[in-house]
Amino acid sequence: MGLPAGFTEVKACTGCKTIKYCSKTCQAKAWKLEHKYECKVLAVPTRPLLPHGVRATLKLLRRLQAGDKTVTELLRFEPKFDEIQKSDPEKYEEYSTLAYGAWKYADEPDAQAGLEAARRLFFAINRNALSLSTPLDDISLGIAFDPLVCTVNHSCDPNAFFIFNCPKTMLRASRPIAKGEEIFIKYRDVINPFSVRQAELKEAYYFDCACSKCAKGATLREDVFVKPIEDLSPEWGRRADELIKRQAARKINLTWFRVGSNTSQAERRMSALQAEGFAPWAAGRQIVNKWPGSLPGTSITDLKASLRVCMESGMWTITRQPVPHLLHSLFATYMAAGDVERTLHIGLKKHFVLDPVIAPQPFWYEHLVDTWALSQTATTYSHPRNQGDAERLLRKGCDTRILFLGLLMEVWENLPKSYGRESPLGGVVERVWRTCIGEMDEPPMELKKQVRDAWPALKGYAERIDVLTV
Ligand SMILES: C[S@@+](CC[C@H](N)C(=O)[O-])C[C@H]1O[C@@H](n2cnc3c(N)ncnc32)[C@H](O)[C@@H]1O
Repeated sequence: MGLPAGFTEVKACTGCKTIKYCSKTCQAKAWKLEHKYECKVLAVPTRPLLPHGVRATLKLLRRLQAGDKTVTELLRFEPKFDEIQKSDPEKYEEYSTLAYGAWKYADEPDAQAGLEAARRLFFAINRNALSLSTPLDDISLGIAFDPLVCTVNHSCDPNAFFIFNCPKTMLRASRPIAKGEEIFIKYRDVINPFSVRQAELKEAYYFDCACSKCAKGATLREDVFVKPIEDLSPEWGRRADELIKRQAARKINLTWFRVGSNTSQAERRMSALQAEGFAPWAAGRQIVNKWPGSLPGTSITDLKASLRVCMESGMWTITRQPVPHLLHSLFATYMAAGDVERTLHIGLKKHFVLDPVIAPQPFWYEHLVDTWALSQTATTYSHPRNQGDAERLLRKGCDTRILFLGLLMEVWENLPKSYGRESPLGGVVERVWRTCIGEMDEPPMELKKQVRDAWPALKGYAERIDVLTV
């Protein structure tokens, strides 16, 4: 059976059985240039996978040695040795050792691709490269160290976004950008509270974010609770006090999730609740040193337990982190488990209630992928086997047929401003569009009207979903 339109079959190298290529030509080119050096390292089955930065440095050193001018361009990125040594001496030592390892694995090239270049590249990669991950479940695919994209600075209120259209990287505007205006993308989640945004950027990129949003400190929607923190109910106050004791016993570093200055009793209680809410997120990102001892998990039980802390304490709105993160994880986890009805309900809540507030542009890449995933969930109900379930949902006000068609239209219309119709995702969407809608690129007027008329009822249905009982 072939792959869906837009996808390319890849074959693993028979030596290391790890690195995959789209064609014999690419494989032969890579072998000569760089793969013969890493292949023997990767082929040792007992050796853990090389960190992305080591592999990238090894490959770039070999290209540099072969006189590749684009690598010389990458050497202009500042390695900031002093800054890293000062702020994190342990990391500085670790990076120096790994850079040395990459140089050794690259067969100790000399002169311009020597050890100094290995150090410069390794440090610059770790300070500047962007993470590539799958959009829905955030599985790490690797890193991109692209001279154009990696020159773009971060803002927590970005005007552009970065897209990985395997194997191409590209930038897309998320709003009109005036001539001469600086382009900003986001390196990390920008709807986290101020302290989390600052800590995450500092840890990954070594800077204190000074963007226009961070200049306003912890005063925006991202940091506001439903009511003043002093009004936390006595019951949740008691639970927070227990958490404070438990977190102290486990020596958990709460700096990232601190509310205010963490000095008053109300602030300390909210910091403890916030840390508990963020626990699955922290575990997913392996912020291990923030959670020494037993790491919290990312199972459905853990996600729901954290969601309960936020929602039942009555302090979190659905749009304040970590709730959006927990709902996104539940959506992806239910989908991976094949639990269609729960995926549909969490997805509906996200699409109609959450996303319009946190990602107002329907073409924003994360929003678009989730919309597509929800449309695929909705279309499951068109299968004759699921007719009974579809009718039951319809009686409750959820028309899965029109939901699927409306979401498909939304993805189709927004693709050009995002991944593009010619992208791998575009190819998959186009196949479904042609099957369901036909050869025209515009949705028929009649269908548009049907969707417009049905949407308020679907929104109402989504508003009534209680995410804790899904
Ligand atoms: C991917 S690079 C961006 C390109 C960088 N400005 C340069 O020309 O080398 C990431 C680095 O840029 C700086 N940077 C990016 N966004 C920033 C921001 N919002 N505030 C402060 N520094 C930022 C930090 O030094 C960070 O480590």
